[in-house]
Amino acid sequence: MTFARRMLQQAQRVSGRSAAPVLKWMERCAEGAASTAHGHKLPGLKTLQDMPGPSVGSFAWDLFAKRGLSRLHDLQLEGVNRYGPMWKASFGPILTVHVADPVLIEQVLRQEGQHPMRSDLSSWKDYRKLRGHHYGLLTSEGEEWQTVRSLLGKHMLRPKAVEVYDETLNSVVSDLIAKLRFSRNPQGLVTDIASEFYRFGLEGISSVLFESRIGCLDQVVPEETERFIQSINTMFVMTLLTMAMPSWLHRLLPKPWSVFCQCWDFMFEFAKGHIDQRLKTEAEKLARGEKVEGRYLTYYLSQTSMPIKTVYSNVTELLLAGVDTISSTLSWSLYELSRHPEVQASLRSEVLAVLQGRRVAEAADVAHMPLLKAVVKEVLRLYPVIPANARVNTEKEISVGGYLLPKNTLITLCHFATSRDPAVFTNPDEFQPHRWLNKDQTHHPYASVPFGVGKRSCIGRRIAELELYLAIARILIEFEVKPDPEGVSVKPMTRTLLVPENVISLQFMER
Ligand code: HEM
Repeated sequence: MTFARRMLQQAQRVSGRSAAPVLKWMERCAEGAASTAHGHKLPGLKTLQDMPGPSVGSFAWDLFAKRGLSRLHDLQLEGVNRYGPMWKASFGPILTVHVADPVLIEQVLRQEGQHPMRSDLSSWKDYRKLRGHHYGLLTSEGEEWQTVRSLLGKHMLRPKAVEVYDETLNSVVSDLIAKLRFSRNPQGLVTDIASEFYRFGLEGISSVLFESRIGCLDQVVPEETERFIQSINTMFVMTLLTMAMPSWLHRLLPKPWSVFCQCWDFMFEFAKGHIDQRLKTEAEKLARGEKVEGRYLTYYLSQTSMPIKTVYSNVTELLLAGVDTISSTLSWSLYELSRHPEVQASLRSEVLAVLQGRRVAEAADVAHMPLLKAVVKEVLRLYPVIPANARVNTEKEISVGGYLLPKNTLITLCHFATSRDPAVFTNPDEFQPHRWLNKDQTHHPYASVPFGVGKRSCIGRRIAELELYLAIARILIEFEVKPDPEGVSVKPMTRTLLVPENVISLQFMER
């Protein structure tokens, strides 16, 4: 029996009766909050009461009893089929409006204010408040967010600033290649590539953050690194559960919240340990009269007047953001390339033609590799690692798709659904990277937005893309990637992020 199921049953046992009245009450609260917030109806615009959607009870049933938490991406598709492009649903205590049409997603994002907010009721924020940590870029809001965003943007968003990381990242890619060779069985099979790529993701983002290596791709991985990876995994599983549980359930069933906090505790400790170590080395250099000139993100952060606690929280969040995102996207890329040998062959030819005898691509080479970029775009269309984004209209009520959304509505942007919409993409479930190169096939610009759009979009996008391009190009130079002869087709599942449901194993045959 799943933990969530036990949770609901226990709630029923404790209350001594069916949970139905509780669910009805939650439904009324959610609706009530929405209607009193706007209070009036503008001519021609519909209100939240008019919006279709499942009842609290049936959505909770889908979530907990029908494995809905791991199928949230599929629930987007089911939602569009049942209710059309806009519907409301209550996720635990939170009422959210789902928007699943590129035109409507654009309407929401074009109305965002000066300091866009993703989500107001995040358990991530609650944890930081509880422990007295500061917020990082993922969790901060308003002016506080703007200050760090502007600072990091200079080093993470400008193409020239990101190019400087290619040497560092290439050294991590070299270690990945060696690790793949080491992990192969005699038939060339590497079992569970995502776990190898997790370590690659963590080593990659660490190298950019600390300009030093932390041994994730060594043959024996340091224990604390393994624990960090485990903490991220468990934290993501617990994120949805803790958010879906109303706070009174946290008291009845403390385990999800306490496990969630333990994971964060370890992640903060891990980041702090590495930052302190790095800053100590710099201080020692300075004391010896040596010049200190860092080209890494922790250095830039520590050179400002921001409190050290803000540096800790930002580095923790950047470390976290760089692991699953890379691991999952790289796993799906190679999975799809192994199943489409003709695309793999074309891509390899493109890389070889640009490199002209070299084996290691540099950032500048990527500009001449349109198919490589199209492959990553297509992978992120099919498997957007963050399957739904969110916005809260904190400044004013807004009109979207003929509805008036009261101020402070949580709006879920269902871009998994839009990127699989047959009305937008022909053969939407098929891996066809050439669709991005065909000038006759144009798509609505908000139909596939895996990195988000606008002021609050992914700040790690350029680093992530560079890391993926360098890794894929080199893997194809070194190996022919083939499917596991005994493998099955793998579907995605939601674990806050979209990840492969089953282990992906692939053959890496020497070229
Ligand atoms: C394939 C890789 C990645 C994907 C698909 C991805 C996707 C996203 C998305 C959808 C958002 C939310 C954007 C929005 O609200 O509009 C986001 C935010 C963010 N991402 Fe990424 N990401 C990736 C890799 C990375 C990496 C490698 C880093 C770190 C270097 C990173 C750091 C961040 C941060 C800090 C934010 C919060 C930005 C803010 O609130 O200002 N991401 N990402």
